[in-house]
Amino acid sequence: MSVYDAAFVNTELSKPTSIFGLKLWVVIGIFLGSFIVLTLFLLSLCLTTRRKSRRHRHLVPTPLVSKEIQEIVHHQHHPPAEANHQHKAPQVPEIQVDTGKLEHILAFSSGESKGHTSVSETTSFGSGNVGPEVSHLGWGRWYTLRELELATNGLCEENVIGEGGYGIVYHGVLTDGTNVAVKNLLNNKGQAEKEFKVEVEAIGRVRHKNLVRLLGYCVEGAYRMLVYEYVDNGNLEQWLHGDVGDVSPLTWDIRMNIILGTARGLAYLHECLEPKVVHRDVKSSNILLDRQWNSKVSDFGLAKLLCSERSYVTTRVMGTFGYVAPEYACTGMLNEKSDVYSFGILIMEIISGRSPVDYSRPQGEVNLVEWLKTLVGNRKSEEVVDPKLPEMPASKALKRALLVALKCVDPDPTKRPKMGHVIHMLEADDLLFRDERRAAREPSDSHSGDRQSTNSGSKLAGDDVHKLTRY
Ligand SMILES: Nc1ncnc2c1ncn2[C@@H]1O[C@H](COP(=O)(O)OP(=O)(O)OP(=O)(O)O)[C@@H](O)[C@H]1O
Repeated sequence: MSVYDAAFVNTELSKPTSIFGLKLWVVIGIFLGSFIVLTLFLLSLCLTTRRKSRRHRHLVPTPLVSKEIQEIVHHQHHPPAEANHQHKAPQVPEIQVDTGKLEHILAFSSGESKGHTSVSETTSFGSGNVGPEVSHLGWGRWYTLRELELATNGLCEENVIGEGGYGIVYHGVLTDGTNVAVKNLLNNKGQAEKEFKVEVEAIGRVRHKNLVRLLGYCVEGAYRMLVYEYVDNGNLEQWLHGDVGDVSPLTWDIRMNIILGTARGLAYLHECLEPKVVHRDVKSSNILLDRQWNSKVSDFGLAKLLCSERSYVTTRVMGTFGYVAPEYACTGMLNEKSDVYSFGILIMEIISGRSPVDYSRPQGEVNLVEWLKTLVGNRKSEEVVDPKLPEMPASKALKRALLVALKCVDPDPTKRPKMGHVIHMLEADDLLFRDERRAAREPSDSHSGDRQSTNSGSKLAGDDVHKLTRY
């Protein structure tokens, strides 16, 4: 542009306009300024609206089933719990829920037409959990609360198998179909998480076919749960004292197998572990049975786990009444010989079908040990046998079992046999035959009147039993 052109533009811009006589460049400036301001205003308006709408979206409540949750429900039919005269496990649908975020509330159909099962009321337990879903331990698994809720239908009442001093036990089915017993522990106040884990892991490493296997545990907030293998044929107490009709399905051989299995489990705890484990609560309800009548000792290690000195013992007064060794009851002194005493009571209970203490009996018969000693001392061993037994045992076998039982309840703990020795005595037919042969060589004496003495083997066993009944 030449000098003349510039002078021309300058002159034109400086001319007054009809708008309040303002010069043209001023008018143009006002227009441009207004346009910029308007643009900025519209821009900010747009941004504010967007932010508001985004904030608004956050206030919408989380839908019951978030789209981030992929739900897979298998309508799997588990066979109904087979005849367990005490407990019928309900059908538990297998539910596998793949969640995006833990804080989502889950709601799902149970798969069965009626049951609308919601775990929403229980998911709050797990909502704070940001840890790993599953941790694989050396020996088992660390389960999340939600996993166990899913397995037990939200810890539902229908899944309750029973309740003991330690807490409520639920039947559960894990997503892989494994049947489990979930023990929701009470009395866990003061049990630090670390301490709990150490103790549980010690129990979890114990493996024996006659001990109920601990599969894992759950620690979340105040919750402490133990997950056990599910033993599907009830407990010995139910079979001995429950309503089984006039003839018990527990034959003599089955009973002896239960005794022997229990002895093996206890011997393992006492003699094969370092440090050894004293059960402290050997009794028939802690002997679980499978379909082949194999026995599995449950609850071992729990007394220690739950700080028995402070909580468990004070509420339950050392073990269970009727099974507790006298020295333990009197002094609180505890070692594996206290378990041996309880085991002796258990043998008597299995042979006789009687509870250790039965107040419905006439005086003098209330206490199982006293009653049994009196009968055996009076040469009436056969009268101690459970009337529900389908067949009387051989006299020799009966006396052997009674002999072992009486040795186990010796008031002097040092004279009680170790569990390993108990196994030998129970298994050793040979030992008795040897003794019988020796007895046959010696002249018959005062016990010829014994009703059992028609059996040549009964004399020596009878002598031993008699000797043991002097207490
Ligand atoms: N692993 C398991 N499999 C199947 N049933 C079990 C299992 N563990 C426990 N039960 C059952 O759960 C119920 C309660 O068991 P728990 O051991 O808590 O109490 P208890 O033995 O009856 O009493 P206590 O607490 O005084 O020992 C019992 O009927 C028992 O048979």
